[in-house]
Amino acid sequence: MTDKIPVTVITGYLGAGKTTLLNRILTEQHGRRYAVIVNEFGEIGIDNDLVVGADEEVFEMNNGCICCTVRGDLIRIIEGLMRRRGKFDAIIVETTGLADPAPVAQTFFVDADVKDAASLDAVVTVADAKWLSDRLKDAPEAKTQIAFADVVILNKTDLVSPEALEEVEARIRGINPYATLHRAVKANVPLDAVLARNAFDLDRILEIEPSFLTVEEHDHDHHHGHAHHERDHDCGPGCDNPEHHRHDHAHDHHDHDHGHECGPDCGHDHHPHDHDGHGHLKAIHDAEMQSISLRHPGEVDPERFVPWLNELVQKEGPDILRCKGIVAFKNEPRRFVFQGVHMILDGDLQREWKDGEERESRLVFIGRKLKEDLIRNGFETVVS
Ligand SMILES: Nc1nc2c(ncn2[C@@H]2O[C@H](COP(=O)(O)OP(=O)(O)OP(=O)(O)O)[C@@H](O)[C@H]2O)c(=O)[nH]1
Repeated sequence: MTDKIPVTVITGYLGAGKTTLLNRILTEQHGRRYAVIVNEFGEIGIDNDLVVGADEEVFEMNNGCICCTVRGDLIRIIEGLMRRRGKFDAIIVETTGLADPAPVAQTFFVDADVKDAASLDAVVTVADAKWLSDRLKDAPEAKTQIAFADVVILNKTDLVSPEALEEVEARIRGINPYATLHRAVKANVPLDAVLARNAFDLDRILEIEPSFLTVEEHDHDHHHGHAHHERDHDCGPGCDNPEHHRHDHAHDHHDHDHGHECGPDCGHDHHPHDHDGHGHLKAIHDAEMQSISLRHPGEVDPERFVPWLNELVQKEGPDILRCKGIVAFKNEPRRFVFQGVHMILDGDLQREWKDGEERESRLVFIGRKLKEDLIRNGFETVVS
C-alpha cells in the first residue's frame, strides 16, 4: 500500500460546503501538491472557476450524473494523472452534491490499473448543520453520503443553536457511528482531520481512535465470528452488472423517515436529549440506515469465512453501502483487513499481529435495511 497515491473523496449535499473545504485545502500551506478532480452536475464548469490555487491542476468531469459515468471518466483521468507521477502527492475528488459516492469509491477497488496506482484514503462528507436534518428526510443521497463517510465535517455550525447542533450530530451518529465527526464553520477543520487519514487502514484508525468499531447501541453482544481473507468480487472494469451501478435512489424516493420524528415528548432512546453520561448525545436511530458490528474473540477459518462473506455481499450488496473488517485467520501471522462497497470487496493481509495483541475479528456493515439476523447468524455459524 505504500507508494500508492492517496485519494480523498469529498462528498456532501448541494451547498454543504464542499468547494469551501476544497479551497481551504488548496490554499493552506501544507507543502503538498494536489491534483483535483471535480465532478459537476450540469454542463458548465462553474466549480472549476471557484477553485483557487495556482499550482493545482483541476480536471472536470462534466458528463452529468457521476453515478453513470464515473468509472470510465475517473479511470481515464487517474490513468492520465499517473503518467505524470511525481508532479503531485495526492488526489482529491470533489463529487457533485447529488452523487452516490459508491461508484467513486468502487473505482479504487475495481480497476486493476487504478488499484495499483492509487488508494482511497478517505471519504469525507461535508454536511450542512442547518439543513441536513431536512435533507435526511427527503433526499436519499444525503443519507447515503453520511453513511459512506469516514470523516464527517459538520459545517455551517454558525447557523444553528447548540441544541440543534446536538440533534443533527445525533442524527449523523444514528446513520454512521463510525465516522470521525468535526464541527466546522466555513470548513475550518485542521487539514490532517481530512487528508492523509488512511481511513481505510483500520489499524491506523484503531490506533488513533480505539473506539472505532465499537458501537454501544449496536454491539449487542460479542458475536462469534471469524472474518477473513478474501480476495473480492472483482468484477473487472467491464462489469455490466446493473446491481453494481445501482442507483440507490430507486427504492428510496418514498423514504421519509417515518417513525423517528418523535418530538420533544418522546421517551425513546433516540431522543435528542438523551445523553450517554459523557455529555454526548446518543445516536438518533435511523429507520432506514443502520450499522451492524460483529466481533469474534479468536481465530477464524478462512475456508469458511471467505465464502460466507463473498456470498453475503453478493446477495445483500445492494443494501450494504460499506463494510470493513479486521480478521484473525487461523495459522496466519498477519491481520486480514477488508473493505467493501456494495458487492465489491477488497482485502489483503496486512501487518502481523503484535505480541500480546488479542487475535480477534471485528466486522462492520453499514447499509439500508440490513438483514441483521441473517448477517449475525451467518457469522455465528461460520465462526462456531
Ligand atoms: N454561514 C455559513 N456559510 C457557509 C459556510 N460554509 C460555506 N458557506 C457558504 O455556503 C455556500 C455553499 O458553499 P460551497 O462550498 O459552494 O458548497 P458546495 O457543497 O461546494 O456546493 P455545491 O457545489 O453547490 O454542491 C457558499 O455561499 C459558502 O460561502 C459556513 O460554515 N457558514
